[in-house]
Amino acid sequence: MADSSEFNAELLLSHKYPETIYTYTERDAVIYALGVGACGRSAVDVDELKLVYHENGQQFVKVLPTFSALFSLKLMPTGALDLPGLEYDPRLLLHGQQYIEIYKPLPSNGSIRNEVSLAGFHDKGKAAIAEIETRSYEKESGELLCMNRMTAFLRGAGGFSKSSQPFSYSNYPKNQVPAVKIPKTQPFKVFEDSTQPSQALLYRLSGDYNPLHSDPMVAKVAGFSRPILHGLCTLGFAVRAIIKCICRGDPDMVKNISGRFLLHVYPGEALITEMWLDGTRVIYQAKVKERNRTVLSGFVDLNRLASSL
Ligand SMILES: CCC/C=C/C(=O)SCCNC(=O)CCNC(=O)[C@H](O)C(C)(C)COP(=O)([O-])OP(=O)([O-])OC[C@H]1O[C@@H](n2cnc3c(N)ncnc32)[C@H](O)[C@@H]1OP(=O)([O-])[O-]
Repeated sequence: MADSSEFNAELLLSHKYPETIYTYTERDAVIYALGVGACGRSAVDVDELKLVYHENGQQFVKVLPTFSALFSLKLMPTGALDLPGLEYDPRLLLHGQQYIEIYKPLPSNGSIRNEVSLAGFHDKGKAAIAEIETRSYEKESGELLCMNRMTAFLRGAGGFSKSSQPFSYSNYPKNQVPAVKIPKTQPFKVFEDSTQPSQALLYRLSGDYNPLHSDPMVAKVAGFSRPILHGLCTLGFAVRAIIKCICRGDPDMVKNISGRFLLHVYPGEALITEMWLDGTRVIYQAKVKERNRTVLSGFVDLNRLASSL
């Protein structure tokens, strides 16, 4: 547990993150899609082939909305987050949540300018929670493309509050990301998918080289029997399942995505995504089949429903 003398709120809240530029090509979008399992069950799946191949050329490939979470990767080149004013062990950092708003379908290639800020910071006793918000603009047009808010769960870094009220700072409305309640009814759709033993080794080629996902020794220090899957890879699998089952394969129907990582996933485990429809909101949870444990839950808001549903 952190000591209150190790925490400097003023330093942390006044910290300015540098703007970053993320440039990608169709090849990056395709490697990402393969990394989250596109065409993993069938190489001729028409819903998913468009994410990795197009008969008229690669510039027509469709890009998954979760690809946007990569735009801020330069912030954490080795998995550590710059949080001046707080002492923490980056080896104990876990991805807690991801919230994404998509304002415009992602182009198949682009140069993206990212504005990054601290959107929240909380003392949870055994852990600290940092929320980093990235607003991403197309460099050429200046148009706002999407917003990602990433929550990092910093194990062992909480308990620093100087008063009896735990320190909590947030600059966005609480009701923007409501907690999901999983319905007690049967799911509207269920989709089962296998991750490969090499899944994290493939996914890391999209730019997240944190050794927690590839190095057995680093994984042990972090408390796992072997390297674990990137949280964003699990989220990519679940959102792809929703796009397949509910959006009839059209990734442009997705407006907002919210996911909370509840438990780690080991590469090679099977993921079962259960989905419920509530208007244009899809409530979902993903379970690891082998351990029958829920590993992720959240919601996806759609622009509209597919006419054939
Ligand atoms: C970041 C980029 C680097 C990427 C790394 C990866 O991909 S790592 C791989 C991907 N990631 C993973 O594999 C991580 C998988 N997840 C886990 O292992 C666990 O859920 C945990 C260790 C994050 C928290 O478990 P626990 O038993 O220690 O927690 P608890 O139930 O006792 O609650 C304590 C407080 O924290 C709150 N809170 C709880 N959970 C979350 C959350 N997810 N998110 C946010 N907040 C959360 C909860 O509401 C409560 O606050 P309240 O209500 O008192 O104000």
